[in-house]
Formats: sequence, structure tokens, C-alpha cells
Amino acid sequence: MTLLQNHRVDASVPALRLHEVRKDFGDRQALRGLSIALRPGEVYALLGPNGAGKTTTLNLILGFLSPDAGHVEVAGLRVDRDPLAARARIAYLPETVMLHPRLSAIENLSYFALLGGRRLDPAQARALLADAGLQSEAHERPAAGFSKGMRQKVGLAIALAKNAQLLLLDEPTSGLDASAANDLSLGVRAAVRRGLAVLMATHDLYRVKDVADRLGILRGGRLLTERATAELSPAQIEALYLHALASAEPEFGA
Ligand SMILES: Nc1ncnc2c1ncn2[C@@H]1O[C@H](COP(=O)(O)OP(=O)(O)OP(=O)(O)O)[C@@H](O)[C@H]1O
Repeated sequence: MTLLQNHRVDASVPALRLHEVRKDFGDRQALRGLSIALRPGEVYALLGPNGAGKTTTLNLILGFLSPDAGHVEVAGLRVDRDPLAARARIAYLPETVMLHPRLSAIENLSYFALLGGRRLDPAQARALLADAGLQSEAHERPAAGFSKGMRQKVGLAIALAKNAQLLLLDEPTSGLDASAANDLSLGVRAAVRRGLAVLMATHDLYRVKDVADRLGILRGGRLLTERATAELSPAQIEALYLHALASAEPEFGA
């Protein structure tokens, strides 16, 4: 049973829009007029070195920070004007997924989904965990014994249960082995099949082509370039990244 209403997706409204967003921390300019728009169902990889502004961007979208100029819209809702409604449309997978160690995968998913206003029956919970890539043998095991990749799959299932329109991923493949990172790509596709747009902040150049439709390279709080991944090979993505960073003017704090 769904306690919250499903949000209708209007394909003509961007799932996410950052408009000329600026964010300063004291005299440090973390974002300097960042504009990004994502269509429903689009996967966008935000690449950038340490300090580029990726986490600041995610925190602004989530409403944890307020921009000093510009604004953020989620599914057409301004995060500054309508924060709760905007947040209800966002599912967020943090770098480290915290689960109750004594509860099983199904119990964790059911518990967190209920906190988000959705009651799942066991069959729905199993289907979500399977979509997120968690093998059925693990569904009833306590989370205490789960690897990082398994915890992420449960986190992704929790995110999918939310009926959001935008999925935010923060460094989703950091600390995962190649097989677990590949499973995550499958989980992202499951989100896309449900119509979610996905923004992933990442250092993982090698997975970008498999997962993302578009990439943006951020440095010093500015977007240096945006490209469709279909037109690039993995080697070209790496070359583009290194070239963009090498040719950019050195930025304070970047
Ligand atoms: N709370 C804060 N107070 C002061 N400066 C901050 C704060 N948060 C971020 N910054 C600064 O803003 C800039 C952007 O940081 P941010 O964490 O967004 O980068 P990032 O791309 O996520 O880096 P990383 O890949 O290392 O996580 C950096 O110069 C950082 O030092």
C-alpha cells in the first residue's frame, strides 16, 4: 500500500535544473554560476577533482545548503520555495549506506520505506531488492555481514521504493570492486526504467560510459565541458577529462 501519492512525471519538465547557482564559503567560491539540466530518465555524471564542487552541488539540490545566487528546481519545484515537496521527489544514495545491523535486507528496506511513507509487502520488497541487484540468498540475512556493495544495493532499493523523480548518487563506486561497481550500473538502469533521472558525482571515469548518457566536468566551481557519452570512447572520456583540467586556468581552491 502506498501512503504517499505517486508523483506524476511531466516529460517536458526537467527532473533537475540548476540555474546560475553560486555558493561561497567565506572568501572561497565553491560554485561560480553552475547551470545543469536533466531530462526525466537521463543519467548525468558530474566529474571533477577533489574540491571541484560536486558535494556542494548535491547538498544544494538536497536543500542542506542555500545558494548565494541562482536557484535549484527539482521536477519544476524550487528547492528554496518548496523544500519539502522538492525533497519528496529526491532519492539520495550516500557514499556510505547505514543500515540496522541486526535487521535483514528485507526488514531494513521495509523499515526505511515506511519512514518515507510507503508500506511494502514482502513480495514488493523482494522485487525492489532484486532490481537493485541483491541476490535472493541475501534478502533475509542480517545486514551486519554485508559488504559495502551489498549495503549499497539495499540503499538503492530504499531509494527506488521512494517513487522519486531524481536519484542522487555520491561517489557510488568508491571502494567497490569491479564486479560490485558493475552491479551498481545495473541498479542505475533499474532506476531509469522507472523514469528517474540520475545525477552521480564521481571520480570513476571508467564507469561513466557504461552508466551515464551525459557527462559534465566541473572544476573550481565551473562546468568546463558537457558531452554526450555515446559519442565518446572510454579512452576519449579520459583524454577529455585530462585535457579539460590541464587547459583550465588554475582556480583558487580547485
Ligand atoms: N563547509 C564548508 N566550509 C568551507 N569550505 C567548504 C565547505 N564545503 C566545501 N568547501 C569548499 O568548497 C570547495 C568545493 O568543495 P566540495 O566538497 O563541494 O568539492 P568536491 O568536488 O565534492 O570534492 P571531493 O571530490 O574531494 O569530495 C572546496 O574548495 C572546499 O574546500
